[in-house]
Amino acid sequence: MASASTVTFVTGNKNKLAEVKEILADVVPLLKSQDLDLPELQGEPGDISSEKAKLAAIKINGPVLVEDTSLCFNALNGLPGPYIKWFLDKIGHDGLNNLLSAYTDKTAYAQCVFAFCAGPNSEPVVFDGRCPGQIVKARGPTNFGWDPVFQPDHPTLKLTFAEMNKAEKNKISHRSRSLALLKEYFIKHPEILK
Ligand SMILES: O=c1nc[nH]c2c1ncn2[C@H]1C[C@H](O)[C@@H](COP(=O)(O)OP(=O)(O)OP(=O)(O)O)O1
Ligand SMILES: [Mg+2]
Repeated sequence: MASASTVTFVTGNKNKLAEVKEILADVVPLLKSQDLDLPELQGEPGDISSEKAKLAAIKINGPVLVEDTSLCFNALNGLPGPYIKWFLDKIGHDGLNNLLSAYTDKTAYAQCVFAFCAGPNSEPVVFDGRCPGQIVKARGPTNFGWDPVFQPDHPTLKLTFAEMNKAEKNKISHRSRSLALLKEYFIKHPEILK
């Protein structure tokens, strides 16, 4: 049986792990983690995350959380989407801006899909969190992915995720929105965290 201290978040990304620990602290204070870079299927974000969770549950042989993050440009009908990791790696922040140079629409959304899988024989449940914003020239620290080129919509702040402090980012981010849905699920299914 799963318990608060046996759910393992499987990710190869330290920055994700730090944010998830902070956002989930009130619900899963003892979140375990495992640094594994799992193979990722091509396709729609929900399916990628779900398949990743199945693989992780087999490797860990227990309850797991995984997530897959996309950055979706509206002018490009959602691309690069789940392929953002490779686009960022190959063309960098300037290249991401250049992809949109032929378009006036610079809007985009960040999408985070968490998947929870209770074990090797269970079907994963997915939680889709999104944060709208726009692609801008890089501003702020460069320690986490595409944070410098994404300026989320915000009632007062005109800052990129990289320029925000962690608490501000976590209040509105794709990741915190997905985790809010996961928390609701854990509250509806208290047996999972017993
Ligand atoms: O909040 C974020 N702010 C800025 N950049 C971000 C964020 N979240 C993920 N990222 C980057 C990491 C990777 O370049 C790509 C997602 O790819 P993705 O496969 O989900 O992440 P990953 O391979 O680094 O870790 P994992 O082992 O959990 O799959 O976007
Ligand atoms: Mg990955």
